[in-house]
Amino acid sequence: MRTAYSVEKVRAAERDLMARLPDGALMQRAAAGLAVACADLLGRVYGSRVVLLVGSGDNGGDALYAGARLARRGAGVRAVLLTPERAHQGGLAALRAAGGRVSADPRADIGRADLVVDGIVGIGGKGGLRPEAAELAEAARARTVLAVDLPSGVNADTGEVDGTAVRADATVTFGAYKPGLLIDPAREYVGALRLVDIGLDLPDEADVTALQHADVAALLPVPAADSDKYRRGVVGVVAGSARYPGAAVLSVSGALRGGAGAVRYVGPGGDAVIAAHPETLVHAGPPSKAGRVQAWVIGPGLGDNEAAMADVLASDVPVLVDADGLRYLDPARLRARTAPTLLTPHAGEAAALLGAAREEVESARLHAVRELASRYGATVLLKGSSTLIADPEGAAVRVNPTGTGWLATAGSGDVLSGLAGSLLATGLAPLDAASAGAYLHGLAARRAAEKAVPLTACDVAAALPGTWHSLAD
Ligand SMILES: NC(=O)C1=CN([C@@H]2O[C@H](COP(=O)(O)OP(=O)(O)OC[C@H]3O[C@@H](n4cnc5c(N)ncnc54)[C@H](OP(=O)(O)O)[C@@H]3O)[C@@H](O)[C@H]2O)[C@@H](O)CC1
Ligand SMILES: Nc1ncnc2c1ncn2[C@@H]1O[C@H](COP(=O)(O)OP(=O)(O)O)[C@@H](O)[C@H]1O
Ligand SMILES: [K+]
Repeated sequence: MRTAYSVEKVRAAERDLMARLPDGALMQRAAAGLAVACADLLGRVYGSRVVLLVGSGDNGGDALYAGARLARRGAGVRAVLLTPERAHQGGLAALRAAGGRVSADPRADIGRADLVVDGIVGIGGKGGLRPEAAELAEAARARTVLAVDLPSGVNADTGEVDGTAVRADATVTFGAYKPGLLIDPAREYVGALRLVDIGLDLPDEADVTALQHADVAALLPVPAADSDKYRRGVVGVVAGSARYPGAAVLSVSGALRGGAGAVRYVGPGGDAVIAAHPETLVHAGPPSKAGRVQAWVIGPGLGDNEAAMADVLASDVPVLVDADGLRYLDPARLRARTAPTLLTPHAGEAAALLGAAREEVESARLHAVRELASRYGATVLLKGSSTLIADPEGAAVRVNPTGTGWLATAGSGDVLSGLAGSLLATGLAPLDAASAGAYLHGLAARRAAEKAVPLTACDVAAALPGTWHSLAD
């Protein structure tokens, strides 16, 4: 599991460790890791041109000490000092002693640089970049940029970007991942992310986590030797309408590949579903009369069907609500349920649920997903380029590390709803079903995209069994 910690927790761990170490030891650890990453990016250090963008805090200090190490190995290093009188004195002295210099012509030096090291601001940043810092960030756009701790201008805690920020090709972060580095829009600015261990002792409870292969593999249900289809779990899918029959087929295609032993389809699209997936059990009446299920999925292509929503929410099993189903949600109704509810909105649907604008959700995804989970008393999976999952108890938010832009195709969300609902029916807790579902869905899309693009939602569904198998191996 990859874990990310808020600035407050990183600072606390830093204080504890600093109290036990000689002055400057942590910065030297950081600078050593940074210099190695610079050398990796440069390929050849000797004779290379490196420009350091240096703010007046310790982030600039890291850059200066790393620059000194590169200068000792024969790089031509120039430091652009944002506020010369406040630049890290020890770092500046080390750079000078190693043969590095302060830049007399920042624009020209940046224009010639093989590598720009962004030490403008790190976890001490407040608000958007100030104009002179923003200018440097712009000037470095066309160069190869390595960000120190985080790209200057992105919010380490939230992933929000207020105005101009440095766009890095790579980021070296110290001690712990910061939540913002994993979440869009900031993630777009991070490039290849590397963690340098500086010995921080962090608490067990992270703020954001990302499941990795092994975590997901451990969650995926495996039928026991004496399993039968009912014991594996039955998932009910209430989806599709005369206008959107395809949504029913796509949601069922995900559900059939999510580990449940059987899929019951309820709705007007039974013929289309059976034609595509003859293994489905179909029912045309109300959901409550369809037979026992261990979890419901409701909403994809549903249209106006408030009665079906009321029926499903009245059940005593976990319910995943997606798409059109999200239009009928009442927080009090969800809180009164005896079983958990999982909501899977995209940014537009999340905005409607919050009474906010879509742009507000997209620019502050972490805030939006936490707020939705707490307001609706449900687990919430917020779809998008960095899918986030929050639970109502306020546990660490999960960010999904898989996926590809090719997933932005009509119907791929319908596949995810069936898949995650099926995992719910197998008995996974909502947070796990949602995160394992998003992981498999994103990985399936990546694997399919390696073979052929553009992807369709059907391609994603078809890639799920091979993806599941690759994880379980
Ligand atoms: N954590 C660890 O364990 C370790 C941390 N280490 C390193 O220390 C870094 C933190 O250093 P830090 O605390 O000195 O703050 P830092 O990020 O340099 O920023 C403060 C400076 O930025 C300025 N500034 C603020 N906002 C701004 C804006 N919007 N636009 C422009 N400027 C802005 C602010 O200016 P002021 O407000 O004072 O005028 C001040 O000068 C951390 O990220 C890591 O690199 C490692 O060395 C060792 C282990
Ligand atoms: N830029 C992107 N990068 C990665 N994944 C994306 C991107 N855009 C959308 N997705 C994913 O594609 C799916 C789209 O779902 P959704 O918006 O519900 O579409 P639909 O309603 O057409 O099925 C979600 O899983 C979402 O996370
Ligand atoms: K930085």
